[in-house]
Amino acid sequence: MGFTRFGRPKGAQGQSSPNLYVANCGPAVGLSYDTIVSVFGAFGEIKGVFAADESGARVVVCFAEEGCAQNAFNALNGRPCAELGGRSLHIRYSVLQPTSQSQGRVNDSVPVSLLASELNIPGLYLMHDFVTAKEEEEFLAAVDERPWKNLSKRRVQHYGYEFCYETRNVDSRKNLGELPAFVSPILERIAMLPMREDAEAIVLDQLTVNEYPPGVGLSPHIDTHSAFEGLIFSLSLAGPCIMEFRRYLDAGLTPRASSSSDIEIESSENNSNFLRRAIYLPPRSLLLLTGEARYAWNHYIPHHKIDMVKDSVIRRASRRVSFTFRKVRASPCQCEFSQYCDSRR
Ligand SMILES: O=C(O)CCC(=O)C(=O)O
Ligand SMILES: [Fe+2]
Repeated sequence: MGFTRFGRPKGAQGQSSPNLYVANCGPAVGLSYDTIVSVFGAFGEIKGVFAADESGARVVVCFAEEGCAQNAFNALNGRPCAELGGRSLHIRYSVLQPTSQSQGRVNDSVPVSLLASELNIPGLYLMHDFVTAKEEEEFLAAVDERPWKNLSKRRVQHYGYEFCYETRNVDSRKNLGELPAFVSPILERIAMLPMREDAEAIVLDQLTVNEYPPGVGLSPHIDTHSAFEGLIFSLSLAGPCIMEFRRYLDAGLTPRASSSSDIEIESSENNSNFLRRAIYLPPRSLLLLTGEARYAWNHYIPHHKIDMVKDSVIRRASRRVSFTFRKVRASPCQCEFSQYCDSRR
């Protein structure tokens, strides 16, 4: 997880601030983030609770207002707290670190963009407010009336074709029927988008509905080339998330020379290099992956309950439901990214 950009205060007491550095507090000493939010939340609106470091026993609690932080400080500092099993907290006011981390970047995380155009990933598009709040409510009610299938951390529904998570593919001979009528307004709006691919590809016939509880993410993957055609649409509903993208750089592949500041090459545990980008997906937005974004970049959702987007703290307080629309492929994939293409193996 990423750490807060609010540092440990240097002075004896530190000056007052809406952010409290709290020691003897965190998952390593048996206090969940939800418990911390509920104890500190009694003093006022909390903008976020962050790990202060890797110990799991020090957090930073950010209040919306300084007065609330002062009240929490006076009530909780150095006294055994019944709601925390008699534990005494050591609290100080915390300060914003004057480092590059204040650019919306938190140690292990990348800056999060609000616009697809900022990511410099060819074939990635994000359309805000693709559906209205009323439609969103109707779509959620429609899926909640239907049976969910439980996976280990999230629930899913499949329409058109079942998606098999073991093979990461579909059985194209087993059609489950038309997509449900309640998604027709979405399909009609998608059909009106100006697309460069041929019109055939836009007849979407597979829908996966994912329901992620707060903080649950999705592992990095490229949707199997042989399973689906080149356009993948994902509509976000109910709650927001961050979606990250990685493009692994194999020996012969160097990043396109755009502005050098834009190219950030990171190293994974096994020393392979990759480019990494992140985008904020608000509820009611529609993400489109096509071309390089669809065929060559892994996409995933980090398992975070709290994200920094620009200078704001975003809590994933509610579930996120996504509708992913795809077209099942009838013939082998012929993309230009053969190193990622299972149709070529
Ligand atoms: O939840 C999403 O928006 C993405 C889901 C996804 O990537 C998938 O089902 O392959
Ligand atoms: Fe996917």
